[in-house]
Amino acid sequence: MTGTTTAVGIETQDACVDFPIFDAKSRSLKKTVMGMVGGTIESGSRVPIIEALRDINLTLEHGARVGLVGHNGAGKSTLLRLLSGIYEPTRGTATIRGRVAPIFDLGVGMDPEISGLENIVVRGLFLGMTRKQMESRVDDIAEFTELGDFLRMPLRTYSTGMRVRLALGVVTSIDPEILLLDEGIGAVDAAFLEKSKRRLSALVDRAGLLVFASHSDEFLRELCDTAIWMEHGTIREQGPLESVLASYRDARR
Ligand SMILES: Nc1ncnc2c1ncn2[C@@H]1O[C@H](COP(=O)(O)OP(=O)(O)OP(=O)(O)O)[C@@H](O)[C@H]1O
Repeated sequence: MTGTTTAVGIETQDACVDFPIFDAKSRSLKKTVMGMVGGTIESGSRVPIIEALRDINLTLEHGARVGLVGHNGAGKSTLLRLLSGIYEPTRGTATIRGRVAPIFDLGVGMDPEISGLENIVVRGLFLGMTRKQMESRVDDIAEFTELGDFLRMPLRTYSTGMRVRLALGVVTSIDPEILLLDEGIGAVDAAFLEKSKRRLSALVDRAGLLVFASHSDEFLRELCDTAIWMEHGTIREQGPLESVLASYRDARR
């Protein structure tokens, strides 16, 4: 659904996401197993099922700036995929109103055989922009990346850091209604990261709704004002960013 007549927003009711694992050795898993990390593994049935999300009830309105925190495997990435419509809930419902820009993997949608300049346009199309919009932004993005003549070379000739620069340039130039961000901006040098943060903040200001999964308090404080703490596939706490961060850090001490 797109949000031309209704306000941007996301609502889930008792939403669950299960992953049945057909090739797992289930004999030794007699009952529900819960480790320190990961979701819950339910092995009562013939095929073990990872319960990645359970009974998620969320209402996110226009203007929400939500950080997602939680241990490895808590369900943050799965929740972002549910909120973007990539995953359908196994049970329950998820209603998404608005144009979603899911930014989970900076490299997705890039073609190694075409140039950096061409990739700028192609990646923008993937993120819901029009060719015209992207063509009018190419110069600004090119300047931001500082890649110079390399922009005319095929992407396969780029280092990892150069690819991240290009991807960040594109991603921070779009106008999303719903921005879903998974952290993963490691490979660039510190000075470029500083420069990216400013563009990232401006991007978030333009977005109608932001959900941002991150293990970095610093990044969360920069972009979010509320937070959701995920634990073993459920919402443990939701509220103002600082109080959720404090509860989460306390529990991990
Ligand atoms: N495609 C998949 N197939 C099977 N299990 C999956 C799949 N994706 C995620 N899971 C499982 O779902 C649970 C939640 O994973 P998810 O990636 O959402 O966690 P996360 O909170 O994003 O973790 P991290 O901080 O480590 O990135 C984990 O137990 C994981 O093993």
